[in-house]
Amino acid sequence: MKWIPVLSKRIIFIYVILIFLLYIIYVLNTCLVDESQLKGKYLLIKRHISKYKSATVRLASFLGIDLHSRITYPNGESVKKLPDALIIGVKKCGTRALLEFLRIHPDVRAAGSEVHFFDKFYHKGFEWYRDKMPSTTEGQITMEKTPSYWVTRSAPKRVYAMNPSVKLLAVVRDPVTRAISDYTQSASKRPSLPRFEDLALVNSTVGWGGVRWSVVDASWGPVRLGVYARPLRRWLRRFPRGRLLLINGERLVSEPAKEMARVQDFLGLKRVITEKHFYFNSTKGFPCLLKPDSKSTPHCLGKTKGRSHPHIDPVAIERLRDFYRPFNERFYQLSGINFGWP
Ligand SMILES: Nc1ncnc2c1ncn2[C@@H]1O[C@H](COP(=O)(O)OS(=O)(=O)O)[C@@H](OP(=O)(O)O)[C@H]1O
Repeated sequence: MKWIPVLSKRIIFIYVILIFLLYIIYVLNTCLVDESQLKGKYLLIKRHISKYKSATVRLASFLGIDLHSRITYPNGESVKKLPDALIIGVKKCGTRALLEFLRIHPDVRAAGSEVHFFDKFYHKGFEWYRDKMPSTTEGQITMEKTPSYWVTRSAPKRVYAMNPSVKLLAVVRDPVTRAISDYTQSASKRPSLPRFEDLALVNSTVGWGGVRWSVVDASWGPVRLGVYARPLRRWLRRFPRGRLLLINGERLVSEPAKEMARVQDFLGLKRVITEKHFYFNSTKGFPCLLKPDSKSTPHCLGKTKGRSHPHIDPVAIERLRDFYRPFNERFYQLSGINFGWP
């Protein structure tokens, strides 16, 4: 809708919304004529109001009007605004690395910790959420990362209600490595946790000789989360494909500068984060950050990122690979990207 001038868009928007509002008032009015039926009409009224809300959001999105994050900056001051971009997932795929890399950019300001607004604290309202954001000056974008949004069923609808033009980012990696990483995190908190193999695979006895076959336990969280196709379909029901950037978690480790160039382009940022911001720390086995123009020392992500993983039985790995293969294929089709996971 770029061909419609901004002012006309706003006039169309206000005009249509007013007509719809008058229609709702008319419906409410007819309901109120007969008071004896008022109780029965309550649901109808509720339905109309919710239709009005969603029509407002859809129309704004169609016209490219941002309802929530339109902010005026008084005399160059900084203000808090709702996020322009969200890192929505996926857990244990490199979401912290992505956020920390992005924070080098002078035009990015991000909430430090995970806010969990769209999954846990939605009832607190958008003002509560806005208050959790850092202040930005004009031209800076506000970001937040909470990986559980990826799998929260209501999140796409809620994010859309906040801002239909929001930019979404999700990091994905080989689901088998992701599952092991997820398990390693849980085992670091609960050393008594059974072996990965015993949780990821269930043994079923088959045939005369009582041969034991291991079947993947698809209901176990760390396994289930690697089926990326399902949540992707849910997000794509609300948002156009171009509004979601899928970041290759493996490449974020092997070629961080290249992957960050894609991210900056997607966010409409100048390519400030480049090769010179990274060095490979061989002790950690991951890229760490350098701030070339400042005196700050190079730094890696904390100890909870880049843990060493336990040795996993290759048979279990093979079973998991077989299990994920069709889901990965579906994910490649839906996303239009072949990640080439083994
Ligand atoms: N630069 C850099 N440094 C350290 N770690 C890195 C980096 N890039 C990606 N990774 C991988 O990120 C994995 C953790 O993913 P997340 O940050 O998404 O985890 S979380 O969901 O927020 O808990 C983490 O998983 P583990 O290796 O299991 O710790 C890393 O493999």
